[in-house]
Amino acid sequence: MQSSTATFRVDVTKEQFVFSAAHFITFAGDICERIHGHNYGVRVAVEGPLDENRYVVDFIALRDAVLAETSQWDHHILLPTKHKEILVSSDDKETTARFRDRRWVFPNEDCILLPVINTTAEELARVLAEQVRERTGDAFGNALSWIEVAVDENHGQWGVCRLPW
Ligand SMILES: Nc1nc2c(c(=O)[nH]1)N=C([C@H](O)[C@H](O)COP(=O)(O)OP(=O)(O)OP(=O)(O)O)CN2
Repeated sequence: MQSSTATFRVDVTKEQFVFSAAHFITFAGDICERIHGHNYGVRVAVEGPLDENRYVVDFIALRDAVLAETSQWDHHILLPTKHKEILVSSDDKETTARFRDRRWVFPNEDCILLPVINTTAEELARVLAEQVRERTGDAFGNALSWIEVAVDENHGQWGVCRLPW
């Protein structure tokens, strides 16, 4: 019998969740960072009732869903597609990002284009949360309350996004 006051959550964070990626953001209106990289860390949590196994969800299934997403970003440049001034365009070989009079050109296969305004840790957390929710939706069903993903840019600087399940 499940207590009506108890809530349950699983948290998963693994060494393998680290992915290395390059990015640059704008801040304070018109400052655009130089391209640089981070060894990003990821943590994921989901809350919901216990199932017949007394699991919220299987750790392993959640872990593998996160890894399937983060491994696609490893060793890539993360570019925003919704920024007003970082303009990203691709031809059949190359992707070009422009900010005012600056221009960066990358092979297409090195780029991950993300539907974000700025590639901050918060925005990366949101995209990962959406992707993991989508990837696990069939397996986990619809009884969960929320999913939360946290992305660490630099040893303890976390951006966190919680989405309703
Ligand atoms: N809330 C947020 N604040 C900041 C973010 C963010 O995503 N969310 N991002 C940045 C920049 O990307 C910045 O590059 C952070 O990188 P970091 O290496 O931590 O910055 P430092 O120059 O201080 O790091 P060093 O230790 O000197 O390498 C800023 N804020």
